Amino acid sequence: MGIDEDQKAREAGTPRVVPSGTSYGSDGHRNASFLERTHTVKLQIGQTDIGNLSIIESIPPNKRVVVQINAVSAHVPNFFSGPSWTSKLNPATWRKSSAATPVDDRPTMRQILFGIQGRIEPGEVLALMGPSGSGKTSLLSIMGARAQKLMKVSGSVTFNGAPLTKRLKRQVGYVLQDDLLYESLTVEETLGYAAALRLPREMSAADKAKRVDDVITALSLEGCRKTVIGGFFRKGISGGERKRTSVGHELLINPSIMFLDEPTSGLDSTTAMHLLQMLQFLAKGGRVIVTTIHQPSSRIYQTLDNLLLLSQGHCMYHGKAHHAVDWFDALGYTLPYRVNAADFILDLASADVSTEGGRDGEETRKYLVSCSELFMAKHPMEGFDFDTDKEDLHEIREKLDGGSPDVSTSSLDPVDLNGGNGLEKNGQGSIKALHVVAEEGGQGGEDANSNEHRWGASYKDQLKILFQRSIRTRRFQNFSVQDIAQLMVIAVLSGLFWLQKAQDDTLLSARNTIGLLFFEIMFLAFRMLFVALFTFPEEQRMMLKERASGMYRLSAFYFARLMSDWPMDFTIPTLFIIVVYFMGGLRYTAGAFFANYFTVILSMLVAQSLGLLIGTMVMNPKTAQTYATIIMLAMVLTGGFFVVGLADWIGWLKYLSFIYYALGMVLYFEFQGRTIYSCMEQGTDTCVLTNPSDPSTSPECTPVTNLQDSLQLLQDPNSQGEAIRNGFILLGFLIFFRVWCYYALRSKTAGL
Ligand SMILES: Nc1ncnc2c1ncn2[C@@H]1O[C@H](COP(=O)(O)OP(=O)(O)OP(=O)(O)O)[C@@H](O)[C@H]1O
Repeated sequence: MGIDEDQKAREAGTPRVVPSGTSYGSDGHRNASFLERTHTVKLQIGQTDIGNLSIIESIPPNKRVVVQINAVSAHVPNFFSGPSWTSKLNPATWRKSSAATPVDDRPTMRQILFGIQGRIEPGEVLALMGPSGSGKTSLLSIMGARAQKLMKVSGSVTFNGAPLTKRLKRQVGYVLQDDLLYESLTVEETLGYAAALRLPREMSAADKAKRVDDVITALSLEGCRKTVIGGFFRKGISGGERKRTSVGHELLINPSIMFLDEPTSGLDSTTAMHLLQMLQFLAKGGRVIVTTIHQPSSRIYQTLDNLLLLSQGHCMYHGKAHHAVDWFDALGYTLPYRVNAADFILDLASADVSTEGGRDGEETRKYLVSCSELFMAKHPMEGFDFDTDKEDLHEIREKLDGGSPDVSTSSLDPVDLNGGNGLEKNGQGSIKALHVVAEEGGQGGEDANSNEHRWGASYKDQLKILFQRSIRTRRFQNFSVQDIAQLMVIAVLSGLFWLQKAQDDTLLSARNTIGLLFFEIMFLAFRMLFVALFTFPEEQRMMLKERASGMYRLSAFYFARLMSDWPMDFTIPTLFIIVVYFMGGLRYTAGAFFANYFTVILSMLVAQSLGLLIGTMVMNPKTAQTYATIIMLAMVLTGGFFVVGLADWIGWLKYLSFIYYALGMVLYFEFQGRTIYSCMEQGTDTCVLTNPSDPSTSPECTPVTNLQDSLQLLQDPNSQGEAIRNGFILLGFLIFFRVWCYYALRSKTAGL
């Protein structure tokens, strides 16, 4: 490249391409005297370093897909669209309230996408660009049929002319912005489990392993294949490796369509460049690739094929990426010298570019959106191509400003140009219509033969794989030394506090024993409930992502998750129960011990189910914690230890407390058939035993005739009938909470 060419490239906002053998001095000028001493600089632009990617097969012609976006608009609820009283919390309405006008005139829905359209052919990469909040992620999620339920969408996205069916959705790769991966799994395990679940069941295990190897090699992940993904507390692979693992996760199924949300965020420009080159190469294999991209470097910008530039939900440009500068230039907005083209068009979209003595930034933005919408009206699906469409630009300018780019367009409202749809104010009726359009569009639909090999792995294999993975994912959590130490310290401390106190057959000792039994149940229940509460929302996000890719049945995930809890959740509590039981001196018979053990474990499982249920229904961990604390405290307080003699109007709450039933059971196992002695001296109920092993020989002690009354218990510790009833009710609680939890999960993933 000569100096003239270099100058041109700079004007076009592109980086300098320095051919091999050419060197530049620090002042940027060719300097022959440095030829021998300096290294040769070579930047790869538009040239894909495919490396090992050639291992990944191309998409056969019959599986190639054309994606079409047909006038997609979207609305989301406003923050203040809750119950009417919440509008009082809105500072914007305070003045009105003081003026005794309690009407909140804010629209309940806000439009975030305005009639976006376009078409992407196999072999193309479409980049969705735009400033923050312009609607890139929303548009991508609508294209991938992953839009949030509360988003009301109209228009449609078609795949080879048909809506996205569940079956096709399983052939779509979707890489989320925040790389949802299990932190405790290694790269190899992550891809291995995904392959086992996603690849067709007809494929042999060896072939699946080979596919994993291929993907690892293709994405240059060999160096970290045995490294854990890591997270906030445990350092693992780097950001770039994490991103590549996420791409690999999708690449395993060799998808015909890939959607990627901000794949370059957090990456340095070189790594980001390689990732984009990789996507380019994958597209060339017959795929459609749609990626959002926030702030591309000039090198990355050069690699993009097609660009859809969004500005506040409107399309500002759609067409060849390398023609975008020409488009804006022809409309009167020339790329300034030494400015990166990507920065410039983002500035235009952000209303940051004004013309001297003409339009301000916002007027410029509206003007350009209007130009784009006029172009789209004429070419509904095709993007702009300078070579064939440049004449249209004159027409557009004629129409909008009579050929002068400096005529103010402040009166132009792009929303009006788009036709509007009545939702700007409060169009509940229209929202309903949008729902129907979205459903008719088939994004949640299912094709007739969908059950035939709908899932990669068989149900039995899904259970097995998910069970193994679930155990692996928590290998650092559940058996951590800290966790065991914490439980053992508490067990030994409580053992010391109640040291052999339960051995004496006196009323005082019985009171202490009730305290010990209550503590044993309550501590483990609290612990299990809060562990379940905090771990599940994390799993749920992962499950939503994986279910959206059609990796497994919900029931397989659910049962595998529950089964995988058992070995880990029983071991440490078992140690706890053993220590507390024998240090506290509870009844030394095998029957009493195992009855106590199973009752405590059962109550612990009920608490865990309650935690899972709250965690499922309330995704926000802080809110879930608040609910869980209130519910657990209500159960503990009505459980029969702290408060007795509750008034009837509130006393019935004890029947909802699983602790009430569990305590009733362990008291029965501890005291049934035992004679407890009371002191005859007035004003005290304690005895001084002359012979502790046989209280009956102490003359001042007498057997208690009614233990329930003496100990002020809510249930009779000698009633076998009550104990059996309690056991059934606890089991009922367990089943009820687990079934409810399953249906809560199902409703969360409905339509996926
Ligand atoms: N569920 C939602 N509830 C309310 N507003 C929403 C919701 N989803 C998206 N929005 C709004 O829609 C607009 C577009 O959001 P979106 O995340 O699509 O933007 P983006 O271009 O991807 O931004 P970024 O680059 O910052 O990720 C934003 O104003 C956002 O606040």
